[in-house]
Amino acid sequence: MEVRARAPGKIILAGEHAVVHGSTALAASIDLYTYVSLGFPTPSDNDDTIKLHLHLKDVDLEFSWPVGRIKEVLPDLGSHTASSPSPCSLETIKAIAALVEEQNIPEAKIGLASGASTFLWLYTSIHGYKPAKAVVTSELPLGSGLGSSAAFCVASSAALLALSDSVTLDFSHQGWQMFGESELELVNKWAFEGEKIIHGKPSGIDNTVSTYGNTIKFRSGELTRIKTNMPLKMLITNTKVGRNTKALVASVSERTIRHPKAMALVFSAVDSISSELASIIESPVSDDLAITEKEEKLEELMEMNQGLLQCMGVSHASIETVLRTTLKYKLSSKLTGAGGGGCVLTLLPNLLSGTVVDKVIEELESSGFQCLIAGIGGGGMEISFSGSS
Ligand SMILES: Nc1ncnc2c1ncn2[C@@H]1O[C@H](COP(=O)(O)OP(=O)(O)OP(=O)(O)O)[C@@H](O)[C@H]1O
Ligand SMILES: C[C@@](O)(CCO)CC(=O)[O-]
Ligand SMILES: [Mg+2]
Repeated sequence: MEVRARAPGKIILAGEHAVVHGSTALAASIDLYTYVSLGFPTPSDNDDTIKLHLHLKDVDLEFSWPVGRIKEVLPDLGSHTASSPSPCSLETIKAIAALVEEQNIPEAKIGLASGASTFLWLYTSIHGYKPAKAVVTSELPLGSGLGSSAAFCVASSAALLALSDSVTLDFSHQGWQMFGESELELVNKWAFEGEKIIHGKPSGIDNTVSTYGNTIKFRSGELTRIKTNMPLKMLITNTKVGRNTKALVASVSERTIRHPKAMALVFSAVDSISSELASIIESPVSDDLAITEKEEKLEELMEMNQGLLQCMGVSHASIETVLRTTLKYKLSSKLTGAGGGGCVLTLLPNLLSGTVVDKVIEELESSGFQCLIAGIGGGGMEISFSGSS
């Protein structure tokens, strides 16, 4: 039997980085997914059936570990702890990194080593030393602020758990199906442990919004689902400047150690901005005028959040170029995700003409950026068994 899992990426409307330090943040899923297919080969004398294969299709990378080698390097995993996620120890991370290094990843793709390590750890923790084949594809740009690492961890955890004894599922169901509440919680916990390997110190917001979908408010590990009561359209601009969330999160923590009082005030201001933004989105609207008033408040809060992200040191010249360009069209923007490059969000007001949207996209793309408009606040992770789509 083969299972396919998909998990969405996300945008952060307010509160990135500050959320790592206990502030409120607001995030929504987007309709771009990472897919993980997983199957167990039928036993035969073929050498390939005693290996764990991982194929990262879009980036054209294949890994293949003999299960005996995994057992040799990781003798303490493999005790099938599927129902009780626990952190990966530092020694295990080092041992797994060595197994990944043995596969000789080309220098240009070395950033993917942490993704491969995370998969290997999740796999061995949940299924032990069983041979399998996993294929990963993604519609998300990797390392760009749209939560590719979380979507990868959530889709991997979901596919692995779907074929474990820890969840009860309807194998005859055709097409995509959702997990129940307790299974979602288990996926989210495993994905969070996976994110720790990639991010160092994640807040958990990215894996949570990828697991549950919708728009969520998140603070200190607690999620509150938000009911959006206004149309929200965002332009997403990818600066295509590569960056890495782990390093950016660490740089904000270092600044916080250097300037604890000032940074505490910055985080507290972000907390208020996220809470205000959530209550604006949630409050009912009666007409276009009310929507316009709400949009103006959202724009102002996004600009204030961007200012505070600059204070944290996570903006970038490419982000500033996007901000200046959108401002020419009287549109407000902020970075989304970890910053340092990556993606920028621009609010597209409800009454904004299509011509203006086309013009701003044309100008941004002529500067070498890539624009997209994604559906936001849709469903979370889902799975589908082979034979169904
Ligand atoms: N489809 C994938 N296959 C393998 N590894 C992946 C995949 N998607 C993400 N990763 C891993 O996640 C890393 C990127 O994660 P990172 O947290 O830096 O960016 P992001 O999640 O896209 O942005 P943000 O955290 O700001 O939302 C990649 O370098 C890789 O190790
Ligand atoms: C930068 C950050 O706040 C969001 C990354 O999408 C990190 C985190 O919350 O884990
Ligand atoms: Mg990430």
